Order: sequence, then structure tokens, then C-alpha cells
Amino acid sequence: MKNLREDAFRIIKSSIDSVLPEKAIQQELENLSLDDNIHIVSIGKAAWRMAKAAKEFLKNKVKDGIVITKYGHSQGDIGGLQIYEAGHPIPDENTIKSTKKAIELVENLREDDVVLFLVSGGGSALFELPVEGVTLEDIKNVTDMLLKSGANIVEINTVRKHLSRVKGGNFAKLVEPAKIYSLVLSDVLGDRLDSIASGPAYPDSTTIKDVEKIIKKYDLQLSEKILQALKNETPKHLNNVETRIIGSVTKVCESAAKIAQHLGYNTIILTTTLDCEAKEAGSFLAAIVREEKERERPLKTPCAIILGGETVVHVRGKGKGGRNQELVLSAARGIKEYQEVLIASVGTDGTDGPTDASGGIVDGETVNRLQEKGIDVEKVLIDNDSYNALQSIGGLVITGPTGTNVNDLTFILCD
Ligand SMILES: Nc1ncnc2c1ncn2[C@@H]1O[C@H](COP(=O)(O)OP(=O)(O)O)[C@@H](O)[C@H]1O
Ligand SMILES: O=C(O)[C@@H](CO)OP(=O)(O)O
Ligand SMILES: [Mg+2]
Repeated sequence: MKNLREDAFRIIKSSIDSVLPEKAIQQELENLSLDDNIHIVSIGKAAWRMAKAAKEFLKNKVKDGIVITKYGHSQGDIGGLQIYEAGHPIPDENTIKSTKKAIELVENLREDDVVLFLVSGGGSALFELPVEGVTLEDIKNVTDMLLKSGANIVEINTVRKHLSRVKGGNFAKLVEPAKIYSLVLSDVLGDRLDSIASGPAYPDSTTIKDVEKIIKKYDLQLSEKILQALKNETPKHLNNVETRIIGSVTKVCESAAKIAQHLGYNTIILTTTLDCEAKEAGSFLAAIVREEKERERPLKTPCAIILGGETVVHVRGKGKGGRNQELVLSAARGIKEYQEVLIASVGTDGTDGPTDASGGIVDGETVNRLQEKGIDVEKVLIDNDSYNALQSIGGLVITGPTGTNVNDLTFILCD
């Protein structure tokens, strides 16, 4: 008989290890063979690890550089680079302060200078300077509203790009006439380069008209001042940028499948673009488990069913949680009393929502164990309080910041 929990932790650890940025950065830099005069600008949750790998490879070809990452996501000096931490998912004063430093670093560069731009998700909150007339407070309010609206990340960033002096290709304009090589870890489904970290160095495919549609769709209550500011169009053509994707959710799913296979599971990747409401994804996963348990379909047991993506949560309650925790808790409702089954879901960056957990694990006993503690799952889901519920029964996965960021990994193990 398999130890599903132990196997789940092995799959999580090894598949995240496979998307750490070091190897991919080194490979790309070998191919690029850059000259001297390199300036590193690294933004996002994986920024520190990406910059360290680049600096170690390029050594003194690097003239200077800056890292802007989330609080708790940097791990000390990287030979002479400026290192800053700032607010995520809501930007703060340190976001603005560090972004100004990055602009100082690139604004007077010449044609023979090169900016190595290392981009990972989280960059939208960590790299920001609002357009004229818009304050940090305004950006915080709009970000908070968007994050709670149920809008997906492409929609959220469509709005953010049109309020910014660095997003949506604007940063590349500031770097001109120097050239930018951009290496990107993708945490956006479909690897949309103009959405990842709001595409500071990528031509923007979204327009003011798209912004208007999103405001209507989610009934966003914005002030007249913000509505006026949103009429700034973003650059649609850039001449100084080359971009490569160095990691994505597809890779983490493929690694998870390989490890599961190695551990003796029949394995399938169902999708790498799971993007519905977290609670609905949970119900769907539970339905798959029931099919496995009753009819061994689609795979003979023992089996591992793997999904990648990024669900959304309409946050209406006052509780603590994240989309992965909410997904598994919702799934737990539909697998009650089944034996030898487990559902896990984690953010590869190591943080799920504003919590210190990267996700959660549930099984057939989860709902009963919560009931014994007087906790009603339905109420927890209404309150968006998945963290406290899972914590009370040892259902959280805690990895700490991983140094990478390629979306969420979800899987079922059945024996
Ligand atoms: N109490 C909660 N329960 C479930 N999800 C939440 C809760 N609070 C915030 N979230 C979700 O967490 C998301 C931000 O989480 P985070 O893990 O930082 O995202 P990302 O990894 O994409 O940066 C928000 O979009 C919001 O929908
Ligand atoms: O920075 C961003 O815009 C998004 C997507 O890249 O990342 P995160 O969801 O981690 O904030
Ligand atoms: Mg995200």
C-alpha cells in the first residue's frame, strides 16, 4: 500500500526544484553570449534567485544591477547589486522607492549598454511608478479592488498597465537607446508576455477599450480621476527588446508526472490551464476522484492525476486563505469517507494568498475531522477562511518562499 501523503510531499518538492531558475538562466546566457556593459534589473518573486544565477555566470561583465522582490524573498548580497524588498500583492512605498532606483539605473544608458531584464510574477506589485496625478494610495485601492473582484490576472494587469509609467512596455521606452534582453519565468496561463508582471518590456496588446470593458464587466467603482488616468495608451511597438521564456507551469506539471510515474503511479496531466473559480475546480476534482474510486476511470489505480493553472477566488468573506487552500477544501466536501485518496494544491512560489502556506492537502477524512472540531466546511468557504480550517487539522503545506514562480500545481493521488 502506498504512503500517499509522503509521496505528495515528494512530488511537490521535486517538481518545484525542477523549475528553479538557475539552470535555465545559465543555458540562456550561454546562448546569448553578451558583451560587457551589462546592467541587471530583476523583478518579481523569483528576482533574487534569478539575479544571483545571472551574476554568477556573467561575473564582472555586470556593471551594476538591482533586484526588487517581495518581503522575505531575498537572501543577502549578490556582489554589488542593489537589493530591495517591497509589498506584494499590494504595492507599497518601497515599491515606488525601488522602482525609482531602477529607473535611475537605466535612464542614461547608451546604445552599447545592455539591460538584462529578469522577470517573474509578482512584478506588477513590486515594480510600479504611477502615471502623473495618480498616487500610491490610488494604486493600492485599485489593486485591492481588482484582486477581490474575481477578474483574472490578464484582466487585472490590463487595468494596471494603463495607470503605470513602467508597465505595458513603458519600461523598455525608458531604457532606450540601450537594448534589453528579457528572461521570463511565466506565471500567466498561455504565457502571455504582455501580462507576466504586466510586461514592462513587452509591446502591450491591450487597449483603453479593453480597460473600459473590464471596468464594466466587474462593475469596478473608480473615481473620475482614475477613469481619466486610464486613458493613457501603452506602447504597441518596441525596437530594443528580445524576450525568452525560461520556465512555466507546463514544465512543473511534466516534472510532477515524471516523479509520480517513478513512484509507481499511472499518471495523466489533465490540463495546464485550470482557470475557473477555486471552489468549482475543487468540486470538479472531487467528481474525478469519485469516478476513480467507483470505476477506476480514467486511470487504473494507483494513479496520479495532475493539473496546472491558476484559479480565481471571489473574496467576499473576512477569513484568511488562498486559492489553493480554498480549492482543496472545496474538494474535500465531495470525497467524504473515501479511503486511500488525497488531493493537493500548491502555489509554486511558496505562498498562497496572503498566508504563510503554499497550499493544502485533503483526504476522505478531512470533513469529519473538521466536524469533530466544530468547524463547518460550508461556513468556512463562505468566510474564505480555508487557512484556519486546514491549519486546525494539519492540512496546510508550508514550504516558505521557493525562489521560483510558475503558477499552481494541483494533483490527485489514488490507491
Ligand atoms: N481569504 C482568502 N481566501 C481565498 N483566496 C484569497 C483570500 N484572500 C486573498 N485571496 C486570493 O489570493 C490571491 C493573491 O494570492 P497570491 O498567492 O499572492 O497570488 P499570486 O501567487 O498569483 O501572486 C488574490 O487574487 C485573492 O483572490
Ligand atoms: O506580477 C503579476 O502581474 C502576476 C503575474 O505575473 O504575478 P502575481 O500573480 O504573482 O502577482
Ligand atoms: Mg498570480
